[in-house]
Amino acid sequence: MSVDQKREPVITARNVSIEYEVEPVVKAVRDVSLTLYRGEILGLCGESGCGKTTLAYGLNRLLRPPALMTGGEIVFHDKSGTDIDVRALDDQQMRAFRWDKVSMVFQGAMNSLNPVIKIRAQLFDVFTTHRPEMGNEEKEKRSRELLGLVGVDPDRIDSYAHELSGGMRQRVMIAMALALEPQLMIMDEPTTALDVVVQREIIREIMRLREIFGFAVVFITHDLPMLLEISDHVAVMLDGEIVERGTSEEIYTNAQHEYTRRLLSSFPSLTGERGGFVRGEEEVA
Ligand SMILES: Nc1ncnc2c1ncn2[C@@H]1O[C@H](COP(=O)(O)OP(=O)(O)OP(=O)(O)O)[C@@H](O)[C@H]1O
Repeated sequence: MSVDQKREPVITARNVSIEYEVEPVVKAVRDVSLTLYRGEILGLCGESGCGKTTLAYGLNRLLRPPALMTGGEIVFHDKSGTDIDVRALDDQQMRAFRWDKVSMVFQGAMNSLNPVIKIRAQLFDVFTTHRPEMGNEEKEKRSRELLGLVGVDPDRIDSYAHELSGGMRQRVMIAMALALEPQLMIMDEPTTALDVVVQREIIREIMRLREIFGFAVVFITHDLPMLLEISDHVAVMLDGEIVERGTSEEIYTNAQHEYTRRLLSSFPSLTGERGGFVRGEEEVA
């Protein structure tokens, strides 16, 4: 990824506020502004309930009532050069935008695969919806390629989802999220439900795929050491606000906000004697 590419923004959020219209109202995201650059990994961290998921869903306009975006602007800077006002898209435009430009993998994504339908049909479905001109032969080729890319034996295309392990199903979901070569992937605890070894393997695959395809990533996890390791920039949320943002290294070595320092100190592996700054290709690869 060249430096120039990194300086080109892919999405900008300005003064975004999101509330849950319940009694009393929950101000889950307050006046958040952020810019994500092409190919960049932005890690979002902060304690449970600080608004990470709400913000991530807001970026992809996946919020459902009682959630309501009460203010702000989200602009997607398409690689064609067109700026897209995400909040102004109608339902049909939104369906085309999702998966195509921005895709999302969340913790329970693997459970959204239909257990009694073959993987082939579920992958084909993405192409049928978004690339109606694509013939079956090409769909088969692309689907097999995608499975290979995420480390699933392409012959598994003939399996039913219920025949696959959780890790494999989550990989299939990542394959689906990659299918249309989106410019941004939002990953909300994509590996949390899996065991640690499988988590590591999948994260490594995501990093490798990012190198190949150059998509940007918003990555959410409670695993702060891992987040620091994989992210270019880290944004720290507290009570719906971004209170600090910096490169992973800045956050790790020179956190300015008291809350960030507390968050870091809650991970002994980051502060203990054996802790060290672990980010680096050799660690990820
Ligand atoms: N459907 C809902 N109705 C009312 N309040 C909600 C709803 N969903 C989330 N909230 C509240 O909004 C705030 C932000 O929640 P959100 O899930 O975005 O936080 P989070 O940082 O992603 O948490 P976690 O790390 O636990 O996933 C919390 O106070 C939460 O209780």
